[in-house]
Amino acid sequence: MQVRETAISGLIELIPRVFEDERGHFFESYNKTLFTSLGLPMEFVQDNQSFSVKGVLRGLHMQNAPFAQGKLVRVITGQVLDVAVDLRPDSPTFGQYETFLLDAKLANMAYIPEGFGHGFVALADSVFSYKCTNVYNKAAESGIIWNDPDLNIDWGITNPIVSEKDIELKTLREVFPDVVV
Ligand SMILES: Cc1cn([C@H]2C[C@H](O)[C@@H](COP(=O)(O)OP(=O)(O)O[C@H]3O[C@H](C)C(=O)[C@H](O)[C@H]3O)O2)c(=O)[nH]c1=O
Repeated sequence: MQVRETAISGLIELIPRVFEDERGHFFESYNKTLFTSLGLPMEFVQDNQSFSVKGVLRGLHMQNAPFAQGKLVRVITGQVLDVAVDLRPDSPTFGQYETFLLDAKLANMAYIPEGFGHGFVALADSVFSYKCTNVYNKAAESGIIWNDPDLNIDWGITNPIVSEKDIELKTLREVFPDVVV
């Protein structure tokens, strides 16, 4: 397993070793002993899976404390541009984001710590799978509108398919009025 750190503390990409042979391929998508040895001792308590047709954008979502979720995200089929935004008010990188091109053929993953806004756009019909460090709590759900002017995220797409719920998400300044952007 290769680990690629990013400019944002705690936000990393993980590239597993893929074993290929004439039948196809095999890789470990999660191994607690290995993750602990890599400094990733978190406990995952819920697995999620979604299917998105090409052009769908889900996010930016997060859950407020005490239901904040760390997420180990990957694509089972297809390809997505995954976006993680640092929304930890005390973080020196608050408002900064990283993108990850997650591709089923690469089998690459990202670990997104608690306190981050998360979203992705499907670059092909894609099955998205992720492990969470906390359970779903609807009342704790929050998020930022995908095209927030301060975040100015380059999603690589102009007219994504966005849910009615996500269209109503607030801006960064509305959600964090006391944090200097
Ligand atoms: C997240 C979640 C949703 N649901 C139900 C609630 C809705 O009736 C239905 C669809 O939920 P939603 O439209 O919020 O699904 P996504 O837009 O894929 O949300 C996810 O998208 C972004 C990318 C994330 O990182 C979050 O994990 C999550 O917010 O599933 C559940 O029953 N359990 C859950 O954990």
